Amino acid sequence: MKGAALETDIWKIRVQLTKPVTWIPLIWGVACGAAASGNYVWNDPKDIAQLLACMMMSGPFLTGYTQTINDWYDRDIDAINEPYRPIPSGRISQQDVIIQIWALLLGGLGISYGLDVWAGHEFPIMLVLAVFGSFISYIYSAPPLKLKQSGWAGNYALGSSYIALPWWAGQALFGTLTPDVMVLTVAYSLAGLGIAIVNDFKSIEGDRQMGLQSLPVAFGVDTAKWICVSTIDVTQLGVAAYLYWGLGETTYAAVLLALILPQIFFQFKYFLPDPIANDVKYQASAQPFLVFGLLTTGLAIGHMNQVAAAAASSGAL
Ligand SMILES: C/C(=C\COP(=O)(O)OP(=O)(O)O)CCC[C@H](C)CCC[C@H](C)CCCC(C)C
Repeated sequence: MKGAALETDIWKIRVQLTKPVTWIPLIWGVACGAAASGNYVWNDPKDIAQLLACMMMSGPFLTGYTQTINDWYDRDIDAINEPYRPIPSGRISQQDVIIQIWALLLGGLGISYGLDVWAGHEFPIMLVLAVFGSFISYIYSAPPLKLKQSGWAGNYALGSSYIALPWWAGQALFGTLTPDVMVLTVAYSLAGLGIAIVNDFKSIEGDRQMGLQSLPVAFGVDTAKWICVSTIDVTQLGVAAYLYWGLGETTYAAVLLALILPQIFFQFKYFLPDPIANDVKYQASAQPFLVFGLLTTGLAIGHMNQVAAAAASSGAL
């Protein structure tokens, strides 16, 4: 951080490169997927151990890999804008960064395959998801695609990787990942796109100078702020409608609706009047409601799966 004393311990620098705060959404997403499977038993030691291993794979390993590779490919820009970061400040050697990237990637892939074996999967779905996620991470940061340079593609990659991918991992580990849930979570990721746009308001000038087409740069602040809140709200309202009318999960739909209303309140209180000054205040106030909405949806799908399994087994008797 600017002005703060710079860390010199190599292990603390390594952890700093992985940005631990960014592991949290992935870890949460895995829990939502486990809930959605309908099979996760909260006090079963084996389930707990598998869940923790899956969270470890998604958070410290694969998100850690993502963040390290992102800082690696941004090292020249960071040398100008944020020279105090670990790589441009020279506090970690380039060779050590490369070793860290490979160690986290191979560690994450190794855990994913271990989970496939442990869960007795015939098809290595966890490994496939981990390879796919790592590929998205790579093209997000690395040239020639460098998705982060494009407002829509970069933010959607971010939103879907934080919402859909870890959910899929949690659900595939404990149950079956079905096409309807894949479509639902890919759609839910549009809310993640909206959340990612919120973060773009703080860096409009820098992005413009660097030629990054973030949505506030491309459309201007006023249009971008409405695109942002519309994607967040319409997506979640759509999911609530699907829970209510599509799945008949009326209680969960009502809870989700109750969690959307405070987000709209905070949009009008903080974000819409001044998205540049109030972006952090808005995220801090509204995001907890969004993430609990995600869990509510996972629980609703899990409940539906349990009811379907009970009906199937009573029909088989
Ligand atoms: C690197 C990321 C965000 C930082 O972007 P930015 O450069 O704008 O920010 P800084 O200036 O602060 O550095 C996150 C990118 C996420 C990526 C698109 C995909 C993540 C994939 C998952 C980690 C994979 C998980 C797979 C698993 C659950 C099976």
